[in-house]
Amino acid sequence: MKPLYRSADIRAIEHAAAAELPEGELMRRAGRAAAAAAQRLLSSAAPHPGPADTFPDRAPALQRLQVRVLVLAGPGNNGGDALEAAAHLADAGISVTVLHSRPGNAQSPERAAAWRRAADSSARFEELSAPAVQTGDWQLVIDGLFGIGLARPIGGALRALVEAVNQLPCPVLALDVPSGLDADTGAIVGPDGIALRASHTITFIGDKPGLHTNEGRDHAGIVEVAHLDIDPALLPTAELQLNRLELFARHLHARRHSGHKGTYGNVAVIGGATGMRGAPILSARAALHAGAGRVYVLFPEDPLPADSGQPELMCRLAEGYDFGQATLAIGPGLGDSATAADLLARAIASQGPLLVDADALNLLAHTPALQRALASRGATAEPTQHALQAARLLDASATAVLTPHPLEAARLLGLSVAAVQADRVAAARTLAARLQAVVVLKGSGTVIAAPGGDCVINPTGNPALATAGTGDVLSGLCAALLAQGCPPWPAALAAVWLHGAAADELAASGVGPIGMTAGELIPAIRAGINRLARLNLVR
Ligand SMILES: NC(=O)C1=CN([C@@H]2O[C@H](COP(=O)(O)OP(=O)(O)OC[C@H]3O[C@@H](n4cnc5c(N)ncnc54)[C@H](OP(=O)(O)O)[C@@H]3O)[C@@H](O)[C@H]2O)[C@@H](O)CC1
Ligand SMILES: Nc1ncnc2c1ncn2[C@@H]1O[C@H](COP(=O)(O)OP(=O)(O)O)[C@@H](O)[C@H]1O
Ligand SMILES: [K+]
Repeated sequence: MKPLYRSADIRAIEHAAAAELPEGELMRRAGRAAAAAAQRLLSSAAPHPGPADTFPDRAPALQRLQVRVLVLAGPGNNGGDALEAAAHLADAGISVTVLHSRPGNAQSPERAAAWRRAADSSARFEELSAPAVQTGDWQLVIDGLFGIGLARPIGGALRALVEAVNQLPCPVLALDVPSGLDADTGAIVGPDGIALRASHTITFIGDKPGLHTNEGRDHAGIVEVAHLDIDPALLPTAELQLNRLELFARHLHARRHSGHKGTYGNVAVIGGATGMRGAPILSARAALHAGAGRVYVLFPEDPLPADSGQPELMCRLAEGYDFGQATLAIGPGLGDSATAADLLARAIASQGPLLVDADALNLLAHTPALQRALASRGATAEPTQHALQAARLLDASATAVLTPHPLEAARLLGLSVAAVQADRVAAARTLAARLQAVVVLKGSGTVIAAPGGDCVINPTGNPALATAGTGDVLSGLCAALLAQGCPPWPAALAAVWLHGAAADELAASGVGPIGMTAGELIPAIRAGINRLARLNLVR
């Protein structure tokens, strides 16, 4: 389980835990964990040894360098964590400079104690200011300005300070949350706010959704959770978690020797209006490489005779095709013609597994009758609770999978893109409940929501995916998993995870993050699925 907790949950857990502990114990634990993380970072970072062409193995040992750490301590308890960490690092012989914000009258007793500990150490204290950041040659900055208590956008002199930190070349370790980021949503607290860009975040008590979606990944960097030895009994069941193999792998299947093409299902991708023929082709190629037995491309008009690059695909006119014969992925390049709308109505009325993407989502957005039809299709599917995963699997294939990007989600919800992005989890959950479908809200930290309220944030993927056609590949991949018998919820989780993991593999091997193409993703997805099979991670 990789649960994600909203700030209100964290505060409740913290409150219950603190009641059983000596005053300030949690902050002391947070400070110790932060100092240990800082020391790990300092010893793993290749210290800047001299000229740019000096190789790291010729670098002098860390102990012989003058290690200088800058600690930013804000007015609240996040600042208290920073002061605890500063005291530990100073006690370890590290040169520590604390830029300290004077607390208000309501300083907590634990913060006051942390301040005294830091003041009694060898740490130097200065006022928080941008010039103080710029004058030092820091090996590490620790951000303890604001955590989950940030109540308004960072402005004024603090804004300049954050801008100055964001210019520094050294690692930046954020405590709990990068200052300026909303821990619940991953949005920068605004209007006109700014957030500190950390290379690493050590987050306390439990992991937080905002570190993994929207602006979160760019600002939090690598996230480590310090549980602070909280009694697990105090942790509520999380309705939000990070995506991972255990949530879906047992629904993917290894091949049987006795299998034949009929065993692995038919996928029909419906789309490809004139000028948009490539979209369903990409989707269909992805379905084929993700293991579907037979793959069709159904055009609303003027069908291509074949895909010369992938002659295995069967290209047809959608009109005459029996929609009951296949898992349908409708939308890539479908257009907004009357024919397209009719095809969507037929697809929703069909009985088999259904994925709705791209232009079909836009048609859905301005056709309330189709929304009602989709919702009643999904309402016939009873969610079942699965004890092992504590996640509801939607076993009934009647539940459709919808794969909107933020603009498509905004159209469906009648909101602006900014409003969707301001709370991606809420947007995905609202859509899933309204349309009784599994909703995949795409983008950095894709959010997958089920009609019953379960919600997952996906940690794989990178900006290599920010290129036309990768969404088509995702829909084809997901349709192929549905066609092979995977229920909608694990199919959506698996597709998003595999799609992101393939992009991560390609980026690691230099085929990205700049210039990767959607087509290149397809063989990498196939390799990823086969790797799971080889490692016996699927049955
Ligand atoms: N309690 C515990 O046991 C534990 C707590 N833990 C730690 O506590 C953190 C939460 O602490 P917190 O609640 O004190 O909030 P925090 O994030 O420090 O900010 C509040 C302060 O900032 C101020 N302020 C807000 N916005 C501002 C702005 N834009 N510009 C300027 N000022 C602004 C606000 O002032 P006010 O709004 O009252 O005027 C107030 O002074 C949590 O993230 C974790 O790190 C861990 O140690 C685990 C144990
Ligand atoms: N910066 C990013 N980080 C991670 N994933 C991304 C990023 N940008 C795009 N993606 C992913 O790439 C895909 C893009 O889909 P979409 O916007 O529908 O593109 P298209 O319609 O051109 O195929 C989605 O799966 C989305 O989550
Ligand atoms: K912080």
